[in-house]
Amino acid sequence: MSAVEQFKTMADLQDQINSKISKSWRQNGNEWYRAIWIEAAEMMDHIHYKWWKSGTMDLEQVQLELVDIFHFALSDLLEKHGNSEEVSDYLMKAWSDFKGDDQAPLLAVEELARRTLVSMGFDAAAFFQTMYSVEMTLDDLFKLYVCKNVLNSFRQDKGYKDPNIVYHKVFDGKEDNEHLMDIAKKISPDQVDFIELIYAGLEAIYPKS
Ligand SMILES: O=c1ccn([C@H]2C[C@H](O)[C@@H](COP(=O)(O)OP(=O)(O)OP(=O)(O)O)O2)c(=O)[nH]1
Repeated sequence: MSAVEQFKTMADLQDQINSKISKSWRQNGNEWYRAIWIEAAEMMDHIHYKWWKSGTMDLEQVQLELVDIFHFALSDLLEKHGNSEEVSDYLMKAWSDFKGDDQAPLLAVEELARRTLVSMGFDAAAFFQTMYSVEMTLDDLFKLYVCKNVLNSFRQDKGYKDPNIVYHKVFDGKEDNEHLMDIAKKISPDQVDFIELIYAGLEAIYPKS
């Protein structure tokens, strides 16, 4: 799949998950930029900035936080540009113009958070630089994005938003995000039924009651 097709597919999937969360998502006044900078702050912990305690960068978790950020970024862009064609054209231009620098991950994330707060919106160049700093390719982003989008959809189907239903975030000793990564390692986005396979993988292991 070409880069522009990957951006278009992700923008379409974003519209779908947002509509599942709320049919009127474009009218709800969601502050996407706020979710972006807060996820960026969560990323800092996974990069490991605390010099006063031991630890190392958890690359898998760092990349997953970037995938969460991209969900909010696509939502912001869909609201601003209207539809997935416009969003994918916009992202494709930013991707073509992008030249990565050897910037440390912590500084790249801080710059992403700073630009997000200053503009109160998504900054594609700072996002792509952060991907580059944490060694994430567009193919990596695409695969992980689709996986997380399916988990977000699965969560909604299992009552994540419903106060009367208990959603099991942790089961068999692991968070749903970690189970997702295990499933992701066994399948490829080249498989035609990629989305169905992720969903079926989650369904097979999720507690029945
Ligand atoms: O309108 C929305 C709201 C959320 N999301 C997605 C983005 C992200 O992939 C996920 C929320 O992040 P996360 O997985 O961290 O979930 P959480 O509910 O914030 O969990 P936690 O409290 O454990 O961080 O939901 C959307 O796509 N559209």
